[in-house]
Amino acid sequence: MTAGIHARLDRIGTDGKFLTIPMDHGLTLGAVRGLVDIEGTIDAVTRGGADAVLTQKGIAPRVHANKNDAGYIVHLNGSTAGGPDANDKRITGTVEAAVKAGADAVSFHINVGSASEPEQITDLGELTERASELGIPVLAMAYARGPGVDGANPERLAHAVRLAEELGADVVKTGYSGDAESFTQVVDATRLPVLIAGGEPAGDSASLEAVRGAMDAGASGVSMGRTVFQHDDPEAMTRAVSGVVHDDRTVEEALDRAGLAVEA
Ligand SMILES: CC(=O)[C@@H](O)[C@H](O)C[C@H](N)C(=O)O
Ligand SMILES: O=CC(=O)COP(=O)(O)O
Repeated sequence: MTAGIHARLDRIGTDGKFLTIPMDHGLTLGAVRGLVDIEGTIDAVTRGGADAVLTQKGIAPRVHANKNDAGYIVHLNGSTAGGPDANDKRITGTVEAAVKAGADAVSFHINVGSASEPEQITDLGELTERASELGIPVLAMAYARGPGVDGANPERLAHAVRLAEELGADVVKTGYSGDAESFTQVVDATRLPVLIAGGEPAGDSASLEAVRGAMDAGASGVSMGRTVFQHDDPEAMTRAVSGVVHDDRTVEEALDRAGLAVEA
C-alpha cells in the first residue's frame, strides 16, 4: 500500500474503523427524505461522529462547508431504481474528477451475480489501477445482487468481498448476512476491512444489533445510509452507531448514551 493510500485511509476512518455515511441515493432514488437539505444532514452526521460522508461528484459543492472536517468519498457509478435494470451500475466519473471535487477516496458499486457483472468487474479493475497510480483509496461496494441471488447468503457475500480484494480495492462494503456467526465467513474471505450497509431502515435497535453482530464477526465498521440520514435525529443515530463501531458498546449502551430509546 502506498503512503498516499495509507494517509488517505486515515482521513476516512479512525484507528482502522470506518463510519461512513453514503448519501449518493439522490441518483438512485431521487431527493428522498434526509437528502433535500443535504447540507443540514451532512452537518448533523459529522457532528455525530461520522468519519466520512459519500456523494456523487455533482454534490461536492454542497459537502465541504458542512462536513466539520470529516473525510469525503466520491462515488463513481450508479443507476436509478426505476431504470431498465437497477443492478446495472454505469460509470459516472473518473478518479481525476473525484480528486478535483476534493475527495479523500473513491467508491464503486458492483453487483456480483447481476447481468452486468462482467462490465462491472472490468470497470472496477480499471478504476483500482488508476486510483492506485494517484494514491487514492477505493471503497468497493460489493453486493450479491441479481436474478435469483439471495443478497444475505453468506457464501455469496464472501465471494463478493473476495472479488473486491482480487480486483485491488482497499476497503469493501457488503450486505449483512443476519447473524455474527455466518458473517464471520464473510469477514474471513478477505484481508480487506469489511463494512456493512444499512439497507432499508429497520428500527434503531435492529439496525444497531446488525452493526454489533458484524463487529463481533470481525468487521471494521459501516457504510450506512438511509438508516442514519432518514432518521428523525441523524446526529443522535450517528452517535449511537459510533458507540458500537468506535467504542465497542452494547446496543443498549450505545442507544442510551446517544439519547435514543431502547426498543423492545
Ligand atoms: C438504494 C439501494 O438499494 C442501495 O443499496 C443502493 O444500491 C446503494 C447505493 N448507495 C446506491 O444508491 O446506488
Ligand atoms: O451507498 C450506499 C450504501 O453504502 C448503503 O446505503 P444504505 O442506505 O445503508 O443501504
